[in-house]
Amino acid sequence: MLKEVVHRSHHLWQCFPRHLHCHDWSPVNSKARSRSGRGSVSWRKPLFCMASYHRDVVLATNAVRLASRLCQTVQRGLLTQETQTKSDKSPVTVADYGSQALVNWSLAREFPPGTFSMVAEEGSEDLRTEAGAPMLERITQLVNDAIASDAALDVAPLSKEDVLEAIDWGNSEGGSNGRHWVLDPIDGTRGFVRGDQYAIALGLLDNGKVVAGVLGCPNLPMGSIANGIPANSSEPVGCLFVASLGAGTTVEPLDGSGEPKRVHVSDVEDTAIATFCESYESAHTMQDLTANIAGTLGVKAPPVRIDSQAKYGAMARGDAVIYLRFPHFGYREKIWDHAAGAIVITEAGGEVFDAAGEPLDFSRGRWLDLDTGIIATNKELKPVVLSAVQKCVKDLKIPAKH
Ligand SMILES: Nc1ncnc2c1ncn2[C@@H]1O[C@H](COP(=O)(O)O)[C@@H](OP(=O)(O)O)[C@H]1O
Ligand SMILES: [Mg+2]
Ligand SMILES: [Mg+2]
Ligand SMILES: [Mg+2]
Repeated sequence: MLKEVVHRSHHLWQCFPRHLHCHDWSPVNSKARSRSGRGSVSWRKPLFCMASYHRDVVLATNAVRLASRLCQTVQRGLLTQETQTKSDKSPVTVADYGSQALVNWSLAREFPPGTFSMVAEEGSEDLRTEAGAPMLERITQLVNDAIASDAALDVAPLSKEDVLEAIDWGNSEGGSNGRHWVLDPIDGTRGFVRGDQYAIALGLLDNGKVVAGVLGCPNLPMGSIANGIPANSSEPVGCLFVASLGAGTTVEPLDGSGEPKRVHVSDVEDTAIATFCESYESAHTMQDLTANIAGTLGVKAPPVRIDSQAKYGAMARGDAVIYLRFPHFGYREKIWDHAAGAIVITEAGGEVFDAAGEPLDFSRGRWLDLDTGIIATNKELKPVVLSAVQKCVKDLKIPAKH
């Protein structure tokens, strides 16, 4: 399958502008302006190799920033016909497809055929039908607008077929060997449609282990959300979290207006003053169970409920110290919902594990094979949180594996 993806990517790869390759990019956070006055996405320049995944992180950051632009444009004026329902009843919008096309396009041009494997959430099937034609038209326009709005991207517009191809480069099965990118083009689509939180989440697996992750969170304030998302705050909004193995986690403004700063998970050890976060959508997690776990731990504050992997980002900088996720019986987690978020937490000094206390295993393909639930917290609280989780899960009589 990889061979097929690679073969299909070759055509577009050949068209990529050589001036965008690593050696002559604009510096980090530069606000390059072309003579035409167009802004740029602040393409980062890999000045020197700090860690073996530094170049990947730079490419991922640029790709996520470009996709974020498209998402922000769409969220500002989302129309009902731009949202559809997938066969699993979950929503998908023109921005989910457009973001996936842009990230795949952006990354694929930097990797020679044979070295690019992407496990991404969306596929182009529905767009290839007669009913999908208007949506494809709109996605192609959005993708080309995003590319055209960036002064550093001097390329010919993509055709509808190019966009479909780029979306489908995300059909890799992943696995335990070699390098695989993992993309959720919009995580928290329900939040996106509601006008709330969402994230563009891009991770990199190397031999089954997450080695890099970038989270673009366009609606997340740069300041703490420990007491919820502040209404009418003057706080700048839009965060970019970047993590890679051994290099820690940073946060910076998504628009490139500030420098990256190292972040660390909260060092709170007293559960009475701990804050916990969870899904906004009660369909995505058993909020009765999580309330029970929080009560058992003696947590006093109400949960911070927000959509998407923005939760992992917020936790990585200490806004909350516990994340509890317990999908209803029968739901299978997918790797793109957690890969980038997990390394953002672990590189900030935290831990992500299941109800058996085991770290998440991203090496099994598109699905996460785990014991009940996903939990994140700091190292100090892990034993007590795990014990409360196990007690409450047992009381609930959830089958051990689902
Ligand atoms: N019944 C369910 N239980 C748990 N998670 C679900 C779910 N249905 C959908 N999801 C996942 O929950 C993700 C959003 O998580 P959160 O609740 O933290 O915002 C969705 O990502 P997408 O929005 O990318 O489809 C989807 O993959
Ligand atoms: Mg989805
Ligand atoms: Mg998701
Ligand atoms: Mg998604």
